[in-house]
Amino acid sequence: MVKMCCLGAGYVGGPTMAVIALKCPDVEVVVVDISTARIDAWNSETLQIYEPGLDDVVKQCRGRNLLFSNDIEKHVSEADIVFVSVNTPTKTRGLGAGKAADLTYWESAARLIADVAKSDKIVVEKSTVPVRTAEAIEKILNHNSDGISFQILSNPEFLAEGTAIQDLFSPDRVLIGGRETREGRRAVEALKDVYAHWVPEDRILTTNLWSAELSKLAANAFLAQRISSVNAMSALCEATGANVAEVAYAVGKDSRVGPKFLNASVGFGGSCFQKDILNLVYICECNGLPEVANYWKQVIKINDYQKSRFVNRVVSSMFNTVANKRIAVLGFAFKKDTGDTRETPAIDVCKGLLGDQAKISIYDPQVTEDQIQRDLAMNKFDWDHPLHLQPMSPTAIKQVSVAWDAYEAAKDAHGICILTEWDEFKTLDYTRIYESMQKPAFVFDGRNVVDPES
Ligand SMILES: NC(=O)c1ccc[n+]([C@@H]2O[C@H](COP(=O)([O-])OP(=O)(O)OC[C@H]3O[C@@H](n4cnc5c(N)ncnc54)[C@H](O)[C@@H]3O)[C@@H](O)[C@H]2O)c1
Ligand SMILES: O=c1ccn([C@@H]2O[C@H](COP(=O)(O)OP(=O)(O)O[C@H]3O[C@H](CO)[C@@H](O)[C@H](O)[C@H]3O)[C@@H](O)[C@H]2O)c(=O)[nH]1
Repeated sequence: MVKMCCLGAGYVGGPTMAVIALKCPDVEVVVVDISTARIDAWNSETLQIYEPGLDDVVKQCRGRNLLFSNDIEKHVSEADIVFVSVNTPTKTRGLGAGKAADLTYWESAARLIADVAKSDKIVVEKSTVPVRTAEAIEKILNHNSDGISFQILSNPEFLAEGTAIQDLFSPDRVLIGGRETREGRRAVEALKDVYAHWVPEDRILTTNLWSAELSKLAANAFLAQRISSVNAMSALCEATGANVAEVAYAVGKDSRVGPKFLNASVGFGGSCFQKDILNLVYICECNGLPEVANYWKQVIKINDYQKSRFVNRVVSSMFNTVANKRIAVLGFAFKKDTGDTRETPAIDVCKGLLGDQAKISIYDPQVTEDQIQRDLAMNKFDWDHPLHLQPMSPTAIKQVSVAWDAYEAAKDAHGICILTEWDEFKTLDYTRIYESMQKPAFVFDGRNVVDPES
């Protein structure tokens, strides 16, 4: 029986390995983590990650051929294939601070693998890493082990949160990059065989290592670029009376452009887009390509502009002051169908409103009060570290309260900001909400979920 171990039981490691276990009953899958709390949560009845369909997949295989464990050394040492899906945060100090990927966690994972390995292994990069990381990993592994052969593969993950299970069940493509040697090709085939249990062969792409590593950064840059393009257009629409939804629809009807990822919004969030583009920008700079770096940097600048433009619009519409006014924030997660708040635009919007002395009352169906308070107090990029290494919970910001539902959040508010496109916000009783608000009452829809006419 093939044995697999995954270092990192997060948003990627947990769901990905659970789906592999489900689709490959002949493979033993163990997911390990340095955070005991994370492993406990995976072994409990209530998973820490809210992801439609995940619960069901985990319950079908946990205890059968899927195990969550803190015994990292044992399971890494026994595995034939080791996936590494650990944090790759943006560096906050030293060389490349604010842009480059911090590979501390990856490096310590590689050193651990080298230390405990007693047999040959395939090591799979699942985390998103800078191009040519595999070269560094190879050196660490080969210089720290005795006579053991390691094959490094790049197998970036393309799942999106909220649709992770669907994306894993039927991916647009699975990408596997490996060394162009006999052993490298054999390792690629071994991983291909795993995915071939459920992914059609023409969707499994194999490339060289550097193409696979770079394709992940490129894919996210292209996706985020579409959002910044439509968001830039939204500013022009607001200035000219055009409707951005109509413009996006008309543009997307061109089959060369396509309709997806053209929803104007308060800005993109999530743990990947900003981090990966900053990483790409840094790699371009290091390779002497400032023009290319500046091109991609602009995608982030427009995203920051969109978030601050939203705050300015709220304040200027409300007679240039929101001081002591109650503003209801509907939605805090970075998108619907997830409780994840990493880099959510809601953080910047709330901070902007707090800067203008607003009182904020927040409702999100999946985000806890503790998480919201932590997010509003945390420094940029600090969220991307293992839980037990993150700063301690700060004292709560007293101008921020968290409500149980949208109606409670909106009661006595002067304005409402819709920051996540949760389906339930489309069908709220806005007449009831209007009646409970201060007048004049304002709605700022950062996700185009309400019908402004009605
Ligand atoms: N979240 C996504 O949707 C997504 C999608 C594709 C790729 N990625 C990439 O995948 C990687 C992981 O992302 P994530 O969202 O799962 O992060 P996460 O923070 O949810 O999970 C990472 C886990 O790794 C653990 N960890 C850190 N160092 C470790 C070590 N040395 N040994 C064992 N465990 C260790 C942490 O405790 C944490 O639980 C990142 O590189 C990210 O950019 C994320
Ligand atoms: O038309 C759109 C589409 C998305 N968004 C926003 O963009 C952000 C990212 O959304 P999405 O890409 O759906 O979610 P992620 O989970 O961040 O997934 C992205 O990042 C992952 C991590 O690298 C990749 O694996 C996925 O392929 C890639 O879609 C969210 O804030 C969305 O609200 C928009 O504003 N407009």
